[in-house]
Amino acid sequence: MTEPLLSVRDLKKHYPIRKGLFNRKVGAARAVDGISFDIEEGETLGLVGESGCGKSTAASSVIHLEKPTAGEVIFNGNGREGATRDPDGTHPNDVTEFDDDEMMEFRRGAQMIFQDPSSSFDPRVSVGNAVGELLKIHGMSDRHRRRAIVEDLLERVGLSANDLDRYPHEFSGGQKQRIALARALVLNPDLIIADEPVSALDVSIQAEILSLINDLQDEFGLSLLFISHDMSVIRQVCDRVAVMYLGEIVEIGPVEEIFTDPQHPYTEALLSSIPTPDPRASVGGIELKGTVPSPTNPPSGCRFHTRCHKVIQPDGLDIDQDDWRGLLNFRDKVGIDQVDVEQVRENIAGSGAEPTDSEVRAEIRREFDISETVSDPDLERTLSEALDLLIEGDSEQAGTILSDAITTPCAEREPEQTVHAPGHESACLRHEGRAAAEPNPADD
Ligand SMILES: Nc1ncnc2c1ncn2[C@@H]1O[C@H](COP(=O)(O)OP(=O)(O)OP(=O)(O)O)[C@@H](O)[C@H]1O
Repeated sequence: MTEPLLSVRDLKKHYPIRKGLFNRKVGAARAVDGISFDIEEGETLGLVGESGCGKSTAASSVIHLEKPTAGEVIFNGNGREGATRDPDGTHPNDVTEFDDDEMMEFRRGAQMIFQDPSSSFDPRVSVGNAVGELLKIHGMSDRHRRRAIVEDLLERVGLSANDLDRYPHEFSGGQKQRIALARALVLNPDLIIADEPVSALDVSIQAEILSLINDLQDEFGLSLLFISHDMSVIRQVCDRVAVMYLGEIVEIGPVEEIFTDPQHPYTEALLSSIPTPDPRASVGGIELKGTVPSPTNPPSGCRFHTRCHKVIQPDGLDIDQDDWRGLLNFRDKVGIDQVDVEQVRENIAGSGAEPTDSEVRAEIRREFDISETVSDPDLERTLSEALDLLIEGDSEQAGTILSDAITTPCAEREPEQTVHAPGHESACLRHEGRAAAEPNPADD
């Protein structure tokens, strides 16, 4: 087996949070919190997740635009193939330890494309110079040779050699992204990191650029890390996909398998949000409520448990899953004093007479998607008691009895990675008992 072009191991990027007169560190935003993946030669790995889950931070840490807090980025391109770990455990191809010369060389072999093609170019620099300047920086002094290379590249990305002397404002967004591709390719890199390269473009143009990326990848034998929040875009260009949630990879595997047999509830939810669901996909209609929690204070246990539709019920409990999700949401909102009984009362009153307490109770259940009666008598009693306390104005006591009675194993333990098929892993407690992930040979 040949080694991967890129091996990322336990990569972390934490941003310090500072406060006060002395700018003391009071915490950290764990934007990327221990991610690992490989990209083989010629392969495209997608990195997908909602806004704020850490995709861009992961990209900029891999390509060393930002120094990672911890972890390894082993790049076996640029003719550095075949290197093995030193006796002290470090790896000579670990980008995070590169000196200036090695970093310069790495910047030749790994290029990045950004979301907004308009801000990628200096309006005063001609397209030819924008694409050719990297050749100059990397030592090609022959102007005619540079020009020939740039002309050839412009044609390969679907523009004309004559575009060389034009300026960025003369091009549309899609054309600018073509120029950005030409610029990324000019040093003949082994790896391209594309951060949402089509999300700023019209849908009609997106398909053209995606197909161009596919063609160029074959032509140049490139490996790609392709970042997107859009599962349907991922499907068009990626061989494998890593699903990211709140700084962690929760599922990774071959694209087709992830689409037809997703194992992590977060992946299911992302897939079900695709506007035209694939008929072969096994899920649909899961609404991802709320936003990604803050990476400054991520939820305990499985980070997705605060939004998960499959959040586990404790041993011995077997109620309707929607009721269970609703009860957890209710407990959390009461816990932060965000169930406003007066507001509920006003909302109902808006449609007629002063509501009764039982109408208020019913409305709160409805708001949290909890049935009129929860099928477990003990939980039903706790819920009724909590609703009574809320109506009496004692939200603190309501919060206490709810948090004593309603707990999920998902908040208590971090899930391990489990293997579902070769190369397909996910981290969800529901899969416990299945095979744990094998150690990766790249770690040796
Ligand atoms: N310099 C910074 N200081 C503190 N927190 C940061 C910094 N940069 C990013 N973050 C936080 O890290 C988290 C991840 O951000 P990131 O931009 O990587 O996410 P993303 O998935 O790429 O989102 P988007 O698609 O919106 O760009 C966010 O919560 C963000 O607020």
